[in-house]
Amino acid sequence: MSRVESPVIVALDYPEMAPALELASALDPTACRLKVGKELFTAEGPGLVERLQSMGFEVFLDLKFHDIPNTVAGALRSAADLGVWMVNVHVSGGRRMLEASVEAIAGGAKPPLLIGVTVLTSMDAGDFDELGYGNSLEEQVLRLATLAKDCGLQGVVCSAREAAALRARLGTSFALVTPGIRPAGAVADDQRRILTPAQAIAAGASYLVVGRPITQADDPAAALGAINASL
Ligand SMILES: O=c1ccn([C@@H]2O[C@H](COP(=O)(O)O)[C@@H](O)[C@H]2O)c(=O)[nH]1
Repeated sequence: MSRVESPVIVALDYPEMAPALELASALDPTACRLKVGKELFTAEGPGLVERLQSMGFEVFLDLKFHDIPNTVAGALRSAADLGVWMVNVHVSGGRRMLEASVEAIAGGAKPPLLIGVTVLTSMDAGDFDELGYGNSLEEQVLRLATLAKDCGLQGVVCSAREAAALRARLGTSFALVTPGIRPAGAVADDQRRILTPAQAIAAGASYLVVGRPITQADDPAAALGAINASL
């Protein structure tokens, strides 16, 4: 049973270890989880993840694996060996890749939650239409999330704007991990499908991924506290 009392996952999007550790030191591991993504992991590697875990944080390793089944399965075994709390793959890698992913980490002593990325929250309808799938962005999110669940993944990354529809279709035990979270009045940056923390939870989100509104705040711990208090 986790002792984390908040759905917030703070995205540590930094180019190196020092500012990431400085931020982590200012945060309480019962008040949030931490996300390590491509920028920080590429710079600092597994040692940084182990440092954060030794500080008491549950870590979401957000590397969004997308490759052939054998390659993704191997990457996930390596991630699971690190003891991370959550990992992810792109659902668009397809059924065989997803099933290989589930199989790769099943049976471990403490397997991470396996989550599938649907459509990035930085994309709007125009961006999506340009890709030529022939359906709407919302239909694609639902289609990918349904495939992810069917293949045995425990949840998806989606925008909170799709959360209500996914919750209704996929049930209460399927995790909805939602980036694109912006407190009222905050700048959207490169995000296109955004909701506030309270709106996201009301829509059915399980976890809120929040980066710049916390990491670039004058007082990151206070920014996190304000988000938690708003839920
Ligand atoms: O669809 C997605 C998938 C992942 N992300 C990641 O979440 C954070 C969001 O950071 P903000 O600073 O709050 O925008 C970032 O690490 C992304 O890589 C996403 O935004 N959308």
